[in-house]
Amino acid sequence: MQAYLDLVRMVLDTGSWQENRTGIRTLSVPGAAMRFDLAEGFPAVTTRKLPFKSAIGELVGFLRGTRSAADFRALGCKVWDQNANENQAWLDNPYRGGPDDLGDIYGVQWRAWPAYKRVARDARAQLDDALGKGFQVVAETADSLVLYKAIDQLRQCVETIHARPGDRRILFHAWNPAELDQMALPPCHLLYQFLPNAQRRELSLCLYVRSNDIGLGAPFNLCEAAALLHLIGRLTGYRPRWFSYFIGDAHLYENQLDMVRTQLDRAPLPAPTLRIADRIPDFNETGVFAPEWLEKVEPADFVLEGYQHHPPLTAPMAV
Ligand SMILES: Nc1nc(=O)c2c([nH]1)NC[C@@H]1CN(c3ccc(C(=O)N[C@@H](CCC(=O)O)C(=O)O)cc3)CN21
Ligand SMILES: O=c1ccn([C@H]2C[C@H](O)[C@@H](COP(=O)(O)O)O2)c(=O)[nH]1
Repeated sequence: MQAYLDLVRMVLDTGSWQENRTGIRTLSVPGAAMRFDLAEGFPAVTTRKLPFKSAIGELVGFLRGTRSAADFRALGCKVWDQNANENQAWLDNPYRGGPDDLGDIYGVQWRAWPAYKRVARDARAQLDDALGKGFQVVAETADSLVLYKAIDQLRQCVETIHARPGDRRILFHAWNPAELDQMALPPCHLLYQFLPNAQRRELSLCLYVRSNDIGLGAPFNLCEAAALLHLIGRLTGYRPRWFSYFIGDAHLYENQLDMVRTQLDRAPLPAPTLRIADRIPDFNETGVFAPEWLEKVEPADFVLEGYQHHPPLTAPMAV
């Protein structure tokens, strides 16, 4: 994880102080990137202990379309509690559905992006096409019909990797402008593009993160995206390979500087490896294409092997 330490160093050396909605200042850099070869190991931070179980619990929650901090807690992840229950702007938001509700965050968009079509009553071919794709009529006006369908973007990605690996449109997006006002937090990691290499049976990922808390958020985001790439590789019969990570606003909160400076004083340790439980079918070995594992997978199906790390360190999360 030298790349992570290089990023921390770059933000410390070149960042500028900026104010933001949390009241805790950040040292910020506009635009940064990291690239990992997953054949060389798993991108777990080693200069402190990565809360791996918590991060994987969050990923499994996203895969199930979770919208409640209570459901994340049940999966072993507490990092959503404050965003659900302590942020005044969200507490005052009329779309908040009560304690622990987070609204239509990440997983809701990944697995059930709400899609609407308005079709003229006399556009028979359009109506037939939409109905054939699973849209249902939910409202009618004098001259048109309104149809609705929840799009499972992630499932579509997995199916396309399997069926048409040459496709250059295999991506899912969490930035749904129509629903940003219905979320405890607008998505930070928001665009995931999968790049299969059918000849080499390798699968790569490009991820864009619009705003990244380099102290606390980035280690989670790296771990979860890499684990997702491993899982999708398993289900489709591809080896995870290049993981490119692009950041818009890369920042360190003022109250994290001691933590990251301590990390810079520590030498990074060799990367661990990720093992996914045998019960998740490897398409290469079984020939069974079973995308339903996207929602059936459990946190215990992910194990970090050979993980060497320096002693734990942490810092408060800016709410
Ligand atoms: N300010 C802020 N930073 C974030 O990274 C962040 C948010 N807010 N809000 C929503 C999600 C939740 N994520 C988070 C939130 C907190 C931790 C965190 O506190 N991590 C600690 C301990 C976590 C644990 O033990 O479960 C750490 O030491 O990494 C990590 C990721 C990423 N997100
Ligand atoms: O997965 C995540 C989620 C959140 N963050 C960080 C990035 C920012 O520090 C805050 C979000 O605040 P905004 O004002 O909406 O940018 O949370 C992250 O790094 N990773």
